[in-house]
Amino acid sequence: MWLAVLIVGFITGITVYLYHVLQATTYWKRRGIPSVPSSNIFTNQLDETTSYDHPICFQLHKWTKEFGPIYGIHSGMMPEIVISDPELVHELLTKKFEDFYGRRSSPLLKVIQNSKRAHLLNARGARWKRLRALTSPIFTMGNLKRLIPTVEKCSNYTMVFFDKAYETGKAFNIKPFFHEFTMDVMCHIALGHKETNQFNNPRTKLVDDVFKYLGGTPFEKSAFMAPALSFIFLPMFIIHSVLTSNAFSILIGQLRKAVAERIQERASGKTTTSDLPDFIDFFLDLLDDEVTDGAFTKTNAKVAKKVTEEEIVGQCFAFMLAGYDTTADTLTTSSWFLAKYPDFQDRLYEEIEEVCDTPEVTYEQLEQLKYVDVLMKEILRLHPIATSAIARECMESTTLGNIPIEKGTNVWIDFVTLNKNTEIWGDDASEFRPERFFDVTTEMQNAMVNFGAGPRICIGMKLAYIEEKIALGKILINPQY
Ligand code: HEM
Repeated sequence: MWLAVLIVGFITGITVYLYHVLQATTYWKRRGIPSVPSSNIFTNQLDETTSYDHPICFQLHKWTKEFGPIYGIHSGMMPEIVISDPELVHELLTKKFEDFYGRRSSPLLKVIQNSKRAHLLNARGARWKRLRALTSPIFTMGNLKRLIPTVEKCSNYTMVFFDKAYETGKAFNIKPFFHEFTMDVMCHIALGHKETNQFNNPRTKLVDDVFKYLGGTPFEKSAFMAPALSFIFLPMFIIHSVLTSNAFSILIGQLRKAVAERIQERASGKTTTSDLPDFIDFFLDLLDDEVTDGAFTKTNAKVAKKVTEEEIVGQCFAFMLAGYDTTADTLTTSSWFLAKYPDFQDRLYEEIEEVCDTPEVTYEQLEQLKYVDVLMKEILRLHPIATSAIARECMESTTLGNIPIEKGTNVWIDFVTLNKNTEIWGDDASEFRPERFFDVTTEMQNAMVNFGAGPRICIGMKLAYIEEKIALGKILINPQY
């Protein structure tokens, strides 16, 4: 009897699952929207959207060329739509923020983002609004000014390693140097490290490993393939994380320890007033045991200026991930372009020589470095990064242009197509010409979303510019090279 019930239950379960898989896979077809065909109805385009080795931005561009400016894909059973039209992008990120305020995430992490450890990258609604409101003051002009000597100190150390590599007379890969630099900066300003330990900083590899781990675990992939079963995959994911002591749980453990130690130090009065406050200090001033968020009210909602210990850990985690590889990557690509375009490099050099005429660089001087500014914009235009950070989830059924978008649908922006649109950027859209940013049209302004746009725009953008200007400035004015 029980065996019969089990068999019937099993067959029913499989039939229901297969029905849903077929429904999901034909989702776009049934809506008359072109979609990328798939050879596997269970995974569909999941391998492409979760690949660590092949950035999704190039794949989206390839698909756009084949399927047109608006098309659907399926990450497992999740329907996702891809857009590259500037008007739609503006609608998505800014005009209809209230319908698209959630960052796209795996069905598994969606469960975590409602947990105590939600952070700025994955939080949504009222919690995101509170965390954002608490974090924004860290990046005010006054605070950024205070960070400049630290960034300069870290970049001076990087120069020592550059010198050593240069003296060997052999070609070397510049990327690890920038990785060490940006990680050093984050460790100083977020976690309060006093000493620099570039090329001996275990966090650099650890955070790299977190990137490789997240998104690609079998549990996350399974959750994409059967979102309704995420509640089963989540405990498996957590147990696996703890048992295998992978990079993710190690990093969280380290950050938790750092925050707890700081709380103790403060309680015992060990911190001195001469210590430069870091991000942990900043959040600890707002520490509370419990914080309850109300509903996500749209505008003018007051937020509680409070944060829990676990949220501080989450915030540090978000900064480690978001503030490291992004800036290092941009610095690496900038260096490659400077080597390829010596005339532009000369202009940059002249500007730096003229403006930075004091032993220590100031915020005001950095503001005047317009050529580094346009260089960074052009690099991100030609080589966009953080494509998945900008993708959104539809939180309330709505439209984009005249296309109905149902609640739960993810929306990707195809950066490469948007950034090479000749109607916006001109006939030379595929060429390196940073000077185009000296004369920005409204269309260009609306299409420049490499740091995101609207209320969720990258919170570390100004810091990234500071790091880039200081690091490139140091390299260029070094008479050795
Ligand atoms: C070249 C460097 C960088 C690039 C290209 C970049 C790009 C981005 C993008 C595209 C987003 C998503 C924006 C959106 O959803 O509209 C984002 C968000 C974010 N970035 Fe950056 N980023 C960079 C550097 C940094 C740095 C240095 C930090 C930290 C110090 C940082 C912290 C964050 C955080 C916390 C978010 C989430 C903001 C939120 O959801 O409210 N980023 N970034």
